[in-house]
Order: sequence, then structure tokens, then C-alpha cells
Amino acid sequence: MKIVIAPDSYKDALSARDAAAAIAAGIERELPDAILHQCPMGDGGEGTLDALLAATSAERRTASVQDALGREATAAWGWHEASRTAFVELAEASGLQQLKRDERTALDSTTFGVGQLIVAALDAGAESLVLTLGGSATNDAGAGMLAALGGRLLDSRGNPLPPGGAALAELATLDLDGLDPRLASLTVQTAVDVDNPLLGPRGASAVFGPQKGATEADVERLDQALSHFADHAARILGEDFRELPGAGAAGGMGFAARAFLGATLRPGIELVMDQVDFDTLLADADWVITGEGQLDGQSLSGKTPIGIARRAERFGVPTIVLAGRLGDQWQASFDHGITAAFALADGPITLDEALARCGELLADRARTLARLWRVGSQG
Ligand SMILES: Nc1ncnc2c1ncn2[C@@H]1O[C@H](COP(=O)(O)OP(=O)(O)OP(=O)(O)O)[C@@H](O)[C@H]1O
Ligand SMILES: O=C(O)[C@H](O)CO
Repeated sequence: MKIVIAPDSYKDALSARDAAAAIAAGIERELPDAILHQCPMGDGGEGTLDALLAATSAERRTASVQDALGREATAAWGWHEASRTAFVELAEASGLQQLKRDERTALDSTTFGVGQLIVAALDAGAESLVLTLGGSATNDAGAGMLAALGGRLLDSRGNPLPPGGAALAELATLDLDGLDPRLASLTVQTAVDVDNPLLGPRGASAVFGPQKGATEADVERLDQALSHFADHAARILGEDFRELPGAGAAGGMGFAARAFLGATLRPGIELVMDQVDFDTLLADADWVITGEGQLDGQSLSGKTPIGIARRAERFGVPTIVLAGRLGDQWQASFDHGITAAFALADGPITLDEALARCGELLADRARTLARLWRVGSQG
């Protein structure tokens, strides 16, 4: 029997890599001869770099960057010498999980550090870049990244704008002449964790601003500031990308990647599956086991378990989900290729206990699945 074990991370509980190891340990107890492929996944957000590094032979490198608040930090990125490809995860430099809850600020946080990672990739000689977006602390539509790459964003007195999305309301001049010339020959593929547009009720500020500390008034202010930035960009570029699905990913970084780096935008899980050659793993698999913290109706908009199930269905491989919990409308996942889904808890336990025991519970559920398989294959 061959099982592909391809979970996402379980937010606040386990990394995708540790989750895959826990599932594998549970199965091995019952099916010691099974062939198990551990393939940690990511949808663009935090942990996606690890998933890409685990599956490719890319080397892990680090660079000194500014974090989302402009403080000095170290961020990892990946380098694949043979293909001269760099892997950059936005959340490594500008991630929400790196900030304490009371440090979150959607108004002033910056993606400058992402630009610094791209400079590190260019310095290494990158010809292609995989940029993964999600899990950001930022809402600056990529303005910080643009500045780190040599773009100039000036107010009406010719002064550089301070960091952050709110300051974009004061933008008077957007000057791209100083952009790093090496960008012209860099091919950029972007993995986005959501398909939201840049602006409006489904936009970056309205939907994801509040989790970064934005109040209702901040959301309004940010939406207007980003709209003003998009107007300038459209004037200079002769093309408007604000409506593009995924433009609103990572506080509008999807927009900047398309507009200023000429990137293609793809659902993160699709891009990651392709990078790790998932189809080859599926070709002779009997089962795929995947999972995330919560499976719910939202998961249908391109999150890991659904992306995997849709792909596995093409190969006639059943997909089983082990989720921390099954949220509203999780049953809709059955219409999207998921064969069965199980929650992890073994009783009425608190969230804190569920998070602390996530690895143990995952191994237990996986073990039960393996026992079912044994009975089924005997019949
Ligand atoms: N083992 C667990 N048991 C119960 N809940 C969990 C468990 N692991 C994670 N969660 C919770 O599930 C929620 C969603 O986690 P998930 O890993 O699906 O993150 P996500 O994909 O980034 O979700 P979202 O986009 O909804 O923030 C989080 O609030 C997390 O605390
Ligand atoms: O970073 C964010 O804003 C969310 O993960 C959506 O991309």
C-alpha cells in the first residue's frame, strides 16, 4: 500500500512537516510495510517555504532584513542552483505570526523585508523566483517591497513616504526608473493563498486588515490609500490590476507582484503541488491523507485539503482529511473530492489542550485509519 501524507500546517499547533511525521508514525504502528511519502504542503502562507525546501533539493539560505515593523531580523529563503531559482516566502520577512498580538499594525507595517529577500536572490544570480504570499502582517500593497527594489514613492514635497499602507494616501509621485535592472530578466511566479481582489468589500483591507489590528476606520482609510496607489500604478503602467483574483493576497502584495514584477498569480496549493511533482506521487497512490487546523466552507476557496482532493480525484485516489476541527459547512468538501474527514479531538477538550496534543491526536487518528484499511483490504 502506498499513502501520500500531505498536510498543511495546523495553525498555532504544528508545522506541516511535524504533522506529516505524526501521521506517518500512526500509520506505521499498524501497517509497517506501507510505503509512506511525507509531503508537507503550504498554500502560500507561513510554512510554504519549508514545504518547497522539503520537496526540492533547494538550499536554505538566510538574509538580514527588516521585519514588518522595520526591526532588524533574519529571514530564510531558498536557492536551487541548477535551475537558478529562488524561493521567497513573504511571511518569513513580513509575517503576522512573528509579531506579538499587541504589535500588530495594519496601518504602518511594511513589506520592505520581502524586497530585501528578492535583492538577495538577485545577488545570487536568480533567473526565476517563486514568491509565496499569505500570512502577512502587512497591508501596504507591496509598497515597501517596491522601495527596497529601488522604486521611489514620494509625497507632494518630494519626500519619501514613511512605511505602511496608510501613508500611500499621500503618494504624489511614483517613480519606477530606479528599479533594480536585474528584475527585467527575472521570471516571477506567485503563489497566493486567497483569490480576493485588492479593494472593496472583498479586498485586502476589509477582509484581512482586522486580523492585522485594523479597526473599521483603519480599513476604510487603508482601502482608500491602496486605491490611490493603484490609480498611480495604472497611470504609469497603462494597465490596471486591482481586480485581479489574488491581487488582495498578503495585504495587496499580489497586486504589486503582478504590476511591478510581471508575476503570474496562481493558487498557492496548485503551485506548490507542481513544484513538488505531486502528480507523480499520486500516480500509484492508494490514499492521500491531508489536513489543516480547521476544515470548513472557507476551505473551498482554494485551501490545501480541497486543492489536494481535486488533484487526487483526477487520479482516482481517495483523499482523507484529518482536521483539528470541522467548522461550518465542512460537509460541502464532499462535493470537491474529499472522501472522508475526521476531527482530531477524542473528547470534549479545550482549544488549548487540542493545540497542545495535536501531534498525539493526529497519530491516533492516522492509526485508526490504518486499521480500517487493514480490515478493508482483507475483505
Ligand atoms: N488541533 C487543533 N484542534 C483544534 N483547532 C485547531 C487545531 N489546530 C489548529 N486549530 C485552529 O484552527 C484554526 C484554523 O487553522 P488552520 O491551520 O486551518 O489555519 P489557516 O488555514 O491559516 O486558517 P484561517 O485562514 O482560517 O486563519 C486556527 O484558529 C487554529 O487555532
Ligand atoms: O496575508 C494575508 O493577508 C492573508 O493570508 C491573505 O493573503
